[in-house]
Amino acid sequence: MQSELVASAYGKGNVKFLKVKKNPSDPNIQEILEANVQVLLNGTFDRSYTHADNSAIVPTDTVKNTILVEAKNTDVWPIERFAAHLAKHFTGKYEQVHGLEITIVQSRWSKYLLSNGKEHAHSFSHDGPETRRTVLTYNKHSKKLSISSAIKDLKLLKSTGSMFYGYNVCDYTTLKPTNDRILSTDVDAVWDFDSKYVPTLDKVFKLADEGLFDRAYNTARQTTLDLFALEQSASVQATMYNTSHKILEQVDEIKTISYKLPNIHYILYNLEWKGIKNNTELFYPASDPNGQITSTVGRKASSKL
Ligand SMILES: O=c1[nH]c(=O)c2[nH]c(=O)[nH]c2[nH]1
Repeated sequence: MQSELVASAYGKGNVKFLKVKKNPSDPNIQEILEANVQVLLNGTFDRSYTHADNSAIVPTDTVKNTILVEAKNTDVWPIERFAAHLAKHFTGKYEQVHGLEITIVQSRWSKYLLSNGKEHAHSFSHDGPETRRTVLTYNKHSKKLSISSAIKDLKLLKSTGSMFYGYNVCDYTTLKPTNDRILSTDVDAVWDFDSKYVPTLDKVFKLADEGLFDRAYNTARQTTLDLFALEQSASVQATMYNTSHKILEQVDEIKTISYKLPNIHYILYNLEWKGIKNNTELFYPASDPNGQITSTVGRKASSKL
């Protein structure tokens, strides 16, 4: 039997840092960015797999050192800029590195208000498991660049304003239609930037300076929160589609937006055994199973007529 290497990539994951940015006019006023970075390299590394020839390998330890030194030496805000900086560094420094995939996961730390109502200059509270993410892939020969950003693990619940009825009913159906239920999910939203607007790594730096990546993130997050709260939801499907549409309307540079939304069920307790009518007031969280609803929404090609 003969075999061949079909695909490969290697690098370092879980490279973690916290960067502090000090306000030049008052170093007491600070911002922080906590990140978890993964860099996977590809290129002429086949012989390290097939012939135990390590000569081309940039050790993953070097990859880790590079991420940390560059995090110290360059601007890491927003994470999309730092991803582009690392892509430029690795593909520029090493001939054998043809391309790479960089993933950066940013924790959410927010400055909190003191009892005097003022935000403290350098004290933060952690916002829970929610993260902001980006994935950048680049190949220096084809010049192909892709960049997407995301929100993950934003936990939401609304206690009314959600319905589900009119669905297919058959001999396997036990679900009762409802015009008042709990709607809860962990938002996983990924938006892909259109390569028409982000064709090169240098353009990523320019767009970062112009605030595109923060604007896209803030718009995606705020629109997700707004529609979740404000829409009388007909279903998870309809709400996620409407949210995607609104985000595409506001940010031209986004090509597609994909949601993965678990429908985390809260089930009404039946208290009739006690003669108590439970008027959508007492529920139990069902740990499993849960609905799993996904979609990708893009822009319709405009009519040529
Ligand atoms: O919003 C919903 N979409 C579904 O597809 C579905 N299926 C289900 O049982 N409950 C729900 N809710």
